[in-house]
Amino acid sequence: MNGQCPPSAQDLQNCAFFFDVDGTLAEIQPRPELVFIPPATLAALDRLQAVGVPIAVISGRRLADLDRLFEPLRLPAAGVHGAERRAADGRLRRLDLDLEALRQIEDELVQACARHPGLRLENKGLAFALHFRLAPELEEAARTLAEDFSRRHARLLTLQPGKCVFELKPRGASKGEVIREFMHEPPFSGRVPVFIGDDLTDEAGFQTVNALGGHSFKVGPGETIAQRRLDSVMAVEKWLDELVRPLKTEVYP
Ligand SMILES: O=P(O)(O)OC[C@H]1O[C@H](O[C@H]2O[C@H](CO)[C@@H](O)[C@H](O)[C@H]2O)[C@H](O)[C@@H](O)[C@@H]1O
Repeated sequence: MNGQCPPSAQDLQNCAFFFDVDGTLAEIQPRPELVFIPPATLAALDRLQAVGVPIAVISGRRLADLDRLFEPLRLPAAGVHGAERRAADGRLRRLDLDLEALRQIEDELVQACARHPGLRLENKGLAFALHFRLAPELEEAARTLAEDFSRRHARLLTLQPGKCVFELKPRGASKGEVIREFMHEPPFSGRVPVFIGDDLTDEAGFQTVNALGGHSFKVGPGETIAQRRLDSVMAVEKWLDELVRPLKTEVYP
């Protein structure tokens, strides 16, 4: 890890934590359904919540997916890059989208992807991910398809490149925006936001917490506006463990 790593155990009670999932709390896997959150990470998140430190998950995945991954925890969360959000009081809100138009786009995408065996279409209802991790030779085909769809459906969708994926996410969905929304509500409001992420979609989140005077951490290599870096998912796990360890002893007996 580069640079000093806040917050200290003493500052912890003034912070609110926002976590990305894939590539941050969970190792990247060949397929989305193989992902899991390490038990030590789940335990650390549970501990943070138990002592009253607010946490939320900010992901490109759907809320339903996140609840399965974080079981038995059911956390405040934003899914599909901010297109849907569950507040700390359980209230749900989703971007107002033309669902019929999205269904037609889905049909069109299924047909287009069928022309590229090996290209995996993940249908998230409000967004679509074209995965080429298991067929790297299809990267250009995936890019061309995603660019074409984002151009033709620019009213609804925008292109979000990721790790071995091109996503078509709803226009207006932003991790930065949902972090800002959480920060206006209890129990997050009045605290210092901390956001940890690894990918291009997380840069909007870094921008928001930087603007709010918080702490931003980028996991792994690559250009970023985050203030600090953690080298890997394992480094995140270790950092979290070190963060919550004092909670078991002097600070929170
Ligand atoms: O915002 P995140 O929580 O990081 O989610 C981003 C996307 O993650 C998933 O795809 C990525 O992870 C997969 C599992 O490790 C990997 O196989 C894939 O290549 C990655 O792109 C997920 O499938 C997407 O829906 C998320 O948007």
